[in-house]
Amino acid sequence: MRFLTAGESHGPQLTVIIEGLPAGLELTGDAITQELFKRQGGYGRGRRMQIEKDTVEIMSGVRHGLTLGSPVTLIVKNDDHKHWLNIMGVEPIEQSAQEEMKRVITKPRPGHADLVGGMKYNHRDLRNVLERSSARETAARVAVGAVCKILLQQLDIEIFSRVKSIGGVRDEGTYSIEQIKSKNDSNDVRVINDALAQGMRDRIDAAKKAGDSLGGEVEVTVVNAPPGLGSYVHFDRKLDGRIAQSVISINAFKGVSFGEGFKMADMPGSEVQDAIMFDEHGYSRLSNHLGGLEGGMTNGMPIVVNAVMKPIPTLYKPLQSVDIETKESYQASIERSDSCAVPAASIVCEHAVAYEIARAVLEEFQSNYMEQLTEQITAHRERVRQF
Ligand SMILES: Cc1cc2nc3c(=O)[nH]c(=O)nc-3n(C[C@H](O)[C@H](O)[C@H](O)COP(=O)(O)O)c2cc1C
Ligand SMILES: C=C(O[C@@H]1CC(C(=O)O)=C[C@@H](OP(=O)(O)O)[C@H]1O)C(=O)O
Repeated sequence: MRFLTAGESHGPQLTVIIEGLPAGLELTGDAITQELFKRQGGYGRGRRMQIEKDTVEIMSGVRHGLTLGSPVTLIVKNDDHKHWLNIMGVEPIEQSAQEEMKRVITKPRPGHADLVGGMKYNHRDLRNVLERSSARETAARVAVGAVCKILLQQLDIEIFSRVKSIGGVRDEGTYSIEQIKSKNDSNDVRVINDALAQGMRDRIDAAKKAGDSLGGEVEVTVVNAPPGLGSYVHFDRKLDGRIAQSVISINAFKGVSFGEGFKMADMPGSEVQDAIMFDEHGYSRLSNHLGGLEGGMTNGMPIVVNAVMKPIPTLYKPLQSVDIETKESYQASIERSDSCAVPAASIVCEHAVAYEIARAVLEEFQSNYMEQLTEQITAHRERVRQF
């Protein structure tokens, strides 16, 4: 399975083509849209998210609600496009917007792709960079991940996420899958501990008031993935490596770890490796410090991925930068931005992981149609149970 996304942040739409899905998977635009709604929200998001109502339309690859085995095309329209018609090279419908948006952007924001993207593609109007470097693209990636989650659900594999920290307010608790599940439809701060939730909202409010922005840490958990997804035999087949690439490629993500993560550096081996046991259900582990991956392969325990998002680069309190035309220093002023997108980004992270798990499943159990896939995975689960 592979996919491509296309679309500018203020262009008419985002487009996704997913190739390699088996035939016979039940798929509706509404089911995908539900996941997009979760990404759109979250405490700390800016005005743009009040304009959009991300809705998925299926344009190919599905008939009578079932995948055909042919490429699936999804689109998400940008409602904000109508305010940006002029700037996107189409006639404006709102004069005020036209005047405002005619401006060529020559002032790069520190921490965004603006300056280096301009240098690289020789764009002197930095809007040509930011239209595509914007995290608007993550809506397309969530649409792909939503399809993957629907496929994985058919195989009894489930994926959840939660926020672990925002701006230094940390939720250090250990939670059951049921507790994490219970917060999964929330699009507020997506933290399990309600007292900490208020602390995080207060922290976001304070940062916003100060013209600043915040990052944080998220956790994704995958339950019931069969052992043996991924492979130890070659670097680009290692599933931990693939998940890390996918997660780090999300806008503003700067770190990824598995299980106990960076804490492992300070722990003795006896407290890190997960002891093996066997009973009537097959093999399992007495602990899950490694987060479900050994040798680049799933080991049957929950996969636990931790990821760190840096603070949003666009600041109301401006940082020093240089105008690329005048070469003079300036203190940037901005029109709008998110001040914290960690809750939204936790949903993106969950869907990036869902894609990598679904891709690994389809590589391991190559199938043209769903029954073939479920038969193969059932037989595999039984074989490894008795191994
Ligand atoms: C869901 C989400 C929303 C974001 N919203 C903004 C935003 O409103 N303003 C902004 O400057 N950056 C925002 N970002 C982050 C930038 O897109 C990102 O920092 C930029 O593309 C540069 O990439 P890098 O930080 O990975 O180097 C957002 C990221 C995510 C995941
Ligand atoms: C549009 C989305 O996020 C955007 C990501 C983003 C950025 O610079 O990454 C900047 C903001 O866009 P705008 O400049 O239009 O206000 C966010 O709203 C979205 O998540 O769907």
